[in-house]
Amino acid sequence: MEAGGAGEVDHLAGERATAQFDVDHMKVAWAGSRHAVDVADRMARLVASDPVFRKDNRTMLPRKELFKDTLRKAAHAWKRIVELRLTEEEANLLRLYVDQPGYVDLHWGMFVPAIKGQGTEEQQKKWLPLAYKFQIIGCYAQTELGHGSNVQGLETTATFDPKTDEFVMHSPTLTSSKWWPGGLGKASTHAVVYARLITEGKDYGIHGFIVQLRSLEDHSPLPGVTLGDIGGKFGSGAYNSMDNGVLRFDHVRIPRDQMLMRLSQVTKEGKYVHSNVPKQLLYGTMVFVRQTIVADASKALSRATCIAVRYSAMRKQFGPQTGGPETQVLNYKTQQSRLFPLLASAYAFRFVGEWLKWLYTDVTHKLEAKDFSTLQEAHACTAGLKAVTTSATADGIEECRKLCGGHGYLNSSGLPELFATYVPACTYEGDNVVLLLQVARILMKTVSQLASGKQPVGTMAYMGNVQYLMQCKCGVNTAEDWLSPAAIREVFEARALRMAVNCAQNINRAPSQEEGLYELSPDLLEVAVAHIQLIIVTKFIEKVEQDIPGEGVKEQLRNLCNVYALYLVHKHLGDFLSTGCMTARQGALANQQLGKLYAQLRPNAVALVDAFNYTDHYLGSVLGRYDGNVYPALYDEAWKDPLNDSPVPDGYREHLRPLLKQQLKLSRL
Ligand SMILES: CCCCCCC/C=C/C(=O)SCCNC(=O)CCNC(=O)[C@H](O)C(C)(C)COP(=O)(O)OP(=O)(O)OC[C@H]1O[C@@H](n2cnc3c(N)ncnc32)[C@H](O)[C@@H]1OP(=O)(O)O
Ligand SMILES: Cc1cc2nc3c(=O)[nH]c(=O)nc-3n(C[C@H](O)[C@H](O)[C@H](O)COP(=O)(O)OP(=O)(O)OC[C@H]3O[C@@H](n4cnc5c(N)ncnc54)[C@H](O)[C@@H]3O)c2cc1C
Repeated sequence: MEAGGAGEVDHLAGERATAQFDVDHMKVAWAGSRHAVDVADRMARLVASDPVFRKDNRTMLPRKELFKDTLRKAAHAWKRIVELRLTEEEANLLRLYVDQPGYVDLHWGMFVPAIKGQGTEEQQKKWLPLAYKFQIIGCYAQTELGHGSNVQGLETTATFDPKTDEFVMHSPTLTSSKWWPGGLGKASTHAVVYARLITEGKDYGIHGFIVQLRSLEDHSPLPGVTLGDIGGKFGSGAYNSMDNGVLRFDHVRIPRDQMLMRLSQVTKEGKYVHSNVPKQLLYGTMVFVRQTIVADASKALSRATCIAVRYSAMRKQFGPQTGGPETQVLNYKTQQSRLFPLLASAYAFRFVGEWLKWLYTDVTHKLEAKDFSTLQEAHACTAGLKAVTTSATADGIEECRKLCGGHGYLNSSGLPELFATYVPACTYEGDNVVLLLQVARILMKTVSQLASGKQPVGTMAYMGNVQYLMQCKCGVNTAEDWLSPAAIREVFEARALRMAVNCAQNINRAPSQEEGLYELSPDLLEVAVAHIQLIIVTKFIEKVEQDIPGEGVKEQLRNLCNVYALYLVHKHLGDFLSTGCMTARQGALANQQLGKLYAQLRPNAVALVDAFNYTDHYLGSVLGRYDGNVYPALYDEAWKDPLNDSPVPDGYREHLRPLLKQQLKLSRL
């Protein structure tokens, strides 16, 4: 699992010896607490030592076998959770380290939260114990073949029949088929289905309903229910372990009390009653999941960077012209300038994810007290952070693959599967462009309210400082000046605000607001990204300002925070220059400082990825092995491929031999 056992050689020991900080304390800073490190460590080892959770052969399994393997792992994980009486925290971690997408993700991640968030107390009392004990398996059936992003455009109907006190669930068109829900295809017995509620002849729009889909006796689809898997997906292994499904209803009846009635109700007589709460609470499950997706982004990017850093430290290419040993590729400045910003981003996303979790909990408490004032903030932050962190992570994993050269393209590097599993995060739970446009619309609304003196709050509070931020000049004179958190924060605030104000002015020049929003949507995306990057940078700075124990830990985090911020300055220099937030010279100084930061990061790189505390099992990469002993592992791994089962391949007799014999005849002519 990790080096250190008798007889093991740590090929990266030299790298670990150069670290200028206490790795053990960095593990605590990364995980959030000593307790979090310990419990994660225990669960990771539990999974790694259990042969049922083996995953090294996963990319070679045909889909049916892969799916069966997923069912087996999920059942075994549940058995272990019950046998060992694991707490909720331990159980969640155990599932994380099993690391195979499957129905349980949607059962715990969306079905249960949907009932908790949108079900009445009575409904929760009825359904949650069944779900908690896996007496039913649930999924989240919202998206349809014809509509995903546009939730209000869904077509499935739930028509109330007062004669029988039932809803009739129906899929009126092909495009109304539910399409994509994870766990729906083969595993789920139940779903929370989103459908148009029709009562007394009126369409009241989208509402959630608990619908049983399969028999609890033999798992066959119930009468009137058509179910199946939607087919193979991108990459080998990867998300193919998930049974994303299709569902059609042919006038399926469910009792009235299976409508999720916390936000609105239908009476026995068929009267529609809406509680005095914002209708957007219907989207609450998505807000919850988007928040968890931000936390997952740091996990995925840290895995990829761990693999790329360790491999880059052991991989050597070329050497000094004077001769001598070849150079570790991690010493190439180009490798550092591509890899270290990703490492810094993994840390940045970890801390912003931690903050977002706090925000979500805070908003939830307020909502329970009927205070809806922070709903917009929760929507903007979860949607925007989900979009920015998942896009950066997906791109980052692919960059890590390239950073590992040819070997990164092998399945045994773990990177192709990690990418293929991760990349749909840019689409599910809200397409990233659609979500960024939501953020931008809120920013435009905020700008338009500035003139009336309304003070923005929360993460938009900086916009209230409009007089100053619209005209302030960056005070950086030397490269070192860029190490000032105040200087960094100010340029990010000025950039975000100026881009938002410019865009709002351009929209106002359009014939109508709607036309302006439509024509300027590419600019709006950039406005939203600038605002969200400001949040990430700010939360990283705030983290570094906290009391952080452990020798050198705070210094390393400060370094990573500066790398993250100055890398963004470098990448988006056009924004900063065109809005007059800094001069070209200041931009060049930022890049100069970035180079110095990379040099400071270099001796700490391997230790910084060790601090993620990942087992070799979880990493699933021969390139990212803790001991750095890559070549024998790569060599051994190749022989495990089924193609190497026999020296002469299947198909030789039919397709190779005749060809070769024919060539022989031709050459004799
Ligand atoms: C742990 C689990 C593992 C992960 C596995 C992943 C499995 C994947 C699951 C899924 O993908 S489930 C399906 C997810 N689907 C989506 O995310 C759909 C995305 N679309 C939407 O969210 C909405 O349709 C929309 C794009 C936000 C548009 O909504 P709508 O048409 O209703 O309204 P607008 O006119 O744009 O907005 C009206 C009003 O509402 C505010 N608002 C919108 N969303 C929210 C929200 N979530 N919370 C709070 N408020 C919201 C919006 O800002 C507008 O406000 P005002 O301007 O009126 O003030
Ligand atoms: C792996 C995976 C798992 C999923 N799991 C579930 C699940 O469990 N349950 C569930 O209900 N759904 C699930 N989904 C569906 C998912 O939520 C949707 O695919 C997602 O919300 C995107 O919607 P769409 O497919 O309709 O994309 P579309 O909206 O059709 O997007 C197509 C293109 O149009 C663009 N576009 C769309 N609208 C606009 C606009 N207003 N302005 C500018 N550009 C726009 C998008 O940016 C994109 O480029 C899953 C999807 C995937 C890939």
